[in-house]
Parts: sequence; structure tokens; C-alpha cells
Amino acid sequence: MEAFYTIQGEGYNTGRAAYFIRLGGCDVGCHWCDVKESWDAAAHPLTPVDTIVAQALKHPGQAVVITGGEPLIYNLDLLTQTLQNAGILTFLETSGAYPLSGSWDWICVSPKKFKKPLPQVLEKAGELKVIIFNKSDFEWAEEHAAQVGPQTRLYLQPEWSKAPEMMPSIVDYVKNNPKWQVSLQTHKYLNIP
Ligand SMILES: C[S@@+](CC[C@H](N)C(=O)[O-])C[C@H]1O[C@@H](n2cnc3c(N)ncnc32)[C@H](O)[C@@H]1O
Ligand SMILES: Nc1nc2[nH]cc(C(=O)O)c2c(=O)[nH]1
Ligand code: SF4
Ligand SMILES: [Mg+2]
Repeated sequence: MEAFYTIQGEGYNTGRAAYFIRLGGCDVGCHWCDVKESWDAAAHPLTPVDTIVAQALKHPGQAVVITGGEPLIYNLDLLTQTLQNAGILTFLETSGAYPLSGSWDWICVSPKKFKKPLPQVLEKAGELKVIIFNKSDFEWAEEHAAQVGPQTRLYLQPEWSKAPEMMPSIVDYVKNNPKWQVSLQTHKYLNIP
């Protein structure tokens, strides 16, 4: 759908320069999704892997973030292996709703109520990043924390439009349950893509 060089704004790798590759197509249907224009795969022409990788290599960043849409609706083996062979770190942003493919240096799973994550993806998560839209999402977060390994980093990220309202509860929750950390969409405060 699009590719751009920016700073990873969210989660474990926040603050790192990265080339973002946003793949079109998603049927998970989050009502608060901040890239609804990505949902219709047919609206975004296919791009050859070699073209994507050549564009990525024009930037000095050491990492690529593959996001969407839901990137795991595609088999990502060739794209990620080609990037890694070129010396680029591969980071994934996924809902976990589709089977895992690809070769990854970091996997972020952000589970969704609308199409639940697969256990095989949760198992491989470097980080679990749960979006907090309302108070019931804390319980939802704990249900998923129970399904990841002890090494998985745990993040609570406010849904953007609800951030002013939900932030006090998130702060209290993290202070009382310190296995969790706060993740903010810092790129939106920085006014960068
Ligand atoms: C747009 S999604 C694309 C990747 C994948 N479909 C997923 O949901 O993980 C990238 C990240 O943005 C988060 N996100 C999407 N809309 C958001 C919003 N309105 N507020 C906060 N985070 C949001 C998702 O939960 C996910 O972690
Ligand atoms: N800067 C920046 N960081 C991000 N982290 C995850 C994003 C995404 O949409 O997947 C995103 C994004 O869209 N921009
Ligand atoms: S899974 Fe990701 S891309 Fe799909 S609707 Fe939800 S937030 Fe948007
Ligand atoms: Mg985004």
C-alpha cells in the first residue's frame, strides 16, 4: 500500500529509525482502526519483492517494520528472507489472526476481539501490545498475557481517540501491575508518519 522511512513510534522498538512497509488488505474490522484505507487489498496494486527491498535499501535504517493492513494474510517468507540477506532487521506488526510466515527479528502481536489471535503466533511474540479502548480491555489484556511466554514484553497502548479519557486508568493499572508497560503512539505526538 505504501512505504516510508520514519521512527518506530510504538512498543519495544520505540524511537528506532525504520523503513515501514504497509501491506494492503485486512478483514479483522477494528472499528477504531487508524488505517482503514488499508483494508481493501484490491485498492492497492501488488509490488514485486525486489522493488520493495531495493527501495528499503536506499535508506540508512537498520530495520524494516512490516505492517498493514494485516501482513500475515500474505506469505512473508521471501520478503523477510531477502531483507535479512541484505542485512536488514525484520520487525512485524500483526494482530496474530493468520498463520505465521516469514523470518523475524522481532514480532509484535496486538490481539483483537474482532478476530482472535492464533496460539502459534502468540507463542512467538517478542511483545504483546494490547489496545485499551475501554475498561473491559484490561481483562482482555490479562487473558492474552496468560497465553504468551515469560520472555514476552507486555504493553498497554491507549486507543488514540480514547487516550485522554483512558490514560489515568492505564497509569494506575501499570503502577499496580508492573509486569505491564505503557506504550504510546509517539509518532502522532511528533507529527511524523
Ligand atoms: C494499523 S495496525 C497494522 C498491523 C496489524 N493489523 C495489527 O493490528 O497489529 C498497527 C498497530 O496500530 C495499532 N492501532 C491501530 N489503530 C489504533 C488506534 N486507533 N489507536 C491505537 N493503536 C492503534 C494496532 O493495534 C497495531 O498494534
Ligand atoms: N511511526 C510509526 N510507528 C508505527 N508503529 C506501528 C505502526 C503501524 O501502523 O503499524 C506505526 C506507524 O504507522 N508509524
Ligand atoms: S487488525 Fe490492524 S489493520 Fe486490521 S482493522 Fe485492526 S488495527 Fe486495523
Ligand atoms: Mg500506525
